[in-house]
Amino acid sequence: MAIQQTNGLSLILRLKISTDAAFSQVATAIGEAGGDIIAVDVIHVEKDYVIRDVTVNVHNDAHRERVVESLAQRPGIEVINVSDRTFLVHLGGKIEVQAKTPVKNRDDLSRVYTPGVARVCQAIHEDPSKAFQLTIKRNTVAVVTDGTAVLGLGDIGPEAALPVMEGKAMLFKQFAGVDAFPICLNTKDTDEIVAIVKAIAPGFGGINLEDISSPRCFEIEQRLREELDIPVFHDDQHGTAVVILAGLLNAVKLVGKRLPDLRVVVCGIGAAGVACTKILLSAGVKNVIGVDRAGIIERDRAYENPIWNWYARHTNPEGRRGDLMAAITGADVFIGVSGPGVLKPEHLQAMARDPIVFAMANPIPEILPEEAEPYVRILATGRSDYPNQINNVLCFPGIFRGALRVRAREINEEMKLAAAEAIAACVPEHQLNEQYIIPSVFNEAVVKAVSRAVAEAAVRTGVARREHAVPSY
Ligand SMILES: NC(=O)C1=CN([C@@H]2O[C@H](COP(=O)(O)OP(=O)(O)OC[C@H]3O[C@@H](n4cnc5c(N)ncnc54)[C@H](O)[C@@H]3O)[C@@H](O)[C@H]2O)C=CC1
Ligand SMILES: CC(=O)C(=O)O
Ligand SMILES: [Mg+2]
Repeated sequence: MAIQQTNGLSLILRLKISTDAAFSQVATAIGEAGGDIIAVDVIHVEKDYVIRDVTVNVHNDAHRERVVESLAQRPGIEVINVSDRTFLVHLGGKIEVQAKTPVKNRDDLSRVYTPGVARVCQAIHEDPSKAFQLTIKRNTVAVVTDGTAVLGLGDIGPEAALPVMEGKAMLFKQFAGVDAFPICLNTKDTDEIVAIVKAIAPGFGGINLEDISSPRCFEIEQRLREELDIPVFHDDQHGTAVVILAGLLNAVKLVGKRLPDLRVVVCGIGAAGVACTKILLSAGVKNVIGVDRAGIIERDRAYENPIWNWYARHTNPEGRRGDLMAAITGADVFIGVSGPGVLKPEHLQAMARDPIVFAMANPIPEILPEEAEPYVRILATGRSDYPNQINNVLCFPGIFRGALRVRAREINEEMKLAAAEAIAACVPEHQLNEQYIIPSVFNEAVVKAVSRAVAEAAVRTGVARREHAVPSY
């Protein structure tokens, strides 16, 4: 399925407009084609023409062509260039490294660099834990991918994964002040990935694994967790699971149901689906049914994928078999972490009263909100252009902020549950409604609440190396 821009495209049209043609003709041409003018800038003026940049919102690629065509047909208007603002924001990448102190003279130079730096190196050599005090390690996270499960786009390779990893690094910094580095590996080999991450770990306070396909992601994370003494967190598993649980904790309040009574269908039993199932079971949900491409994960059946064997032992207590329809009939909740368009209105009509649907595949959800709305009580997607955005960005900045603050050795189950409860609590009960079950990504209270809850949970469970550092806000 092509990537649809359901929220439209924002274009900058560079136009050469003859002085014989009034700007009103530009506005009319764009308006007649259904484009929405957002801004107009004058770039250059000559005696017989003016160059203007006109920012226009359109629905999709075909609509863009209609707007450009409409302009090109007008005498005196020439379309010089059409740029997509999403591509413009990516030009040259989205992040950079900045120095904290200026180096203005030889004296500065001799402190930040040789010879002064050598004494600092020696101090760390004598006591490696000093790296947390004297280097960026206390605040750095490596965002590591092999490009094999990038959003829902699949195995598109390490270079193509870089814009997503840069985006994660940007969000780490903006929301939590964490310095994150995108690291895209040109290997899919599990042993090699483990060895590389171990080798680069000295420079980091945490490792955020991202968009590594299942089932390799489970082994990679498990081995790194065992072998490193800094948090290793596969965001697509645990970040997603935490935010789903947060959304569900609030959604059930609205429909008057309890977690232990729910029947939950999880579609897409990969990284996110497995972790989401695990966190729901730890939070008290008893009846989860997994569905993947070949249908329901059957109770106690043997699968080639080792994690599906675990899944088959811990889910589907009623022993259902068959396709998505067989799983979803009578279900209270559908959680989609699979791919675009999996869910049809007839599936929703077969659910129990007040269906809760989290259609979280990116960039195109399992069902588009316009199609689902008539049949559901509560709907959430992973996207920023609809209400109820359930996206792991609500979790990863705060969870790492909290873990780094207390120099946690790992991010454990208690820390994840604490994060989910903290996110859910950011929506006060009196504001809770069908369109607002999860706080906005831009709600500044979220990172503070999550980092505090996570730091406290780290101290409580004995994985913190700095107990006094729990934030007081
Ligand atoms: N909203 C959010 O915060 C997040 C959303 N996601 C989305 O969830 C999806 C899965 O991500 P990962 O678990 O990391 O990928 P993954 O590759 O580990 O797992 C995907 C699973 O979905 C299954 N699947 C694919 N198409 C299916 C279909 N038509 N019917 C049933 N099963 C199907 C695959 O067989 C696989 O088992 C992606 O679209 C991703 O963008 C993932 C993480 C966070
Ligand atoms: C949001 C995210 O991490 C994903 O779709 O993979
Ligand atoms: Mg991801």
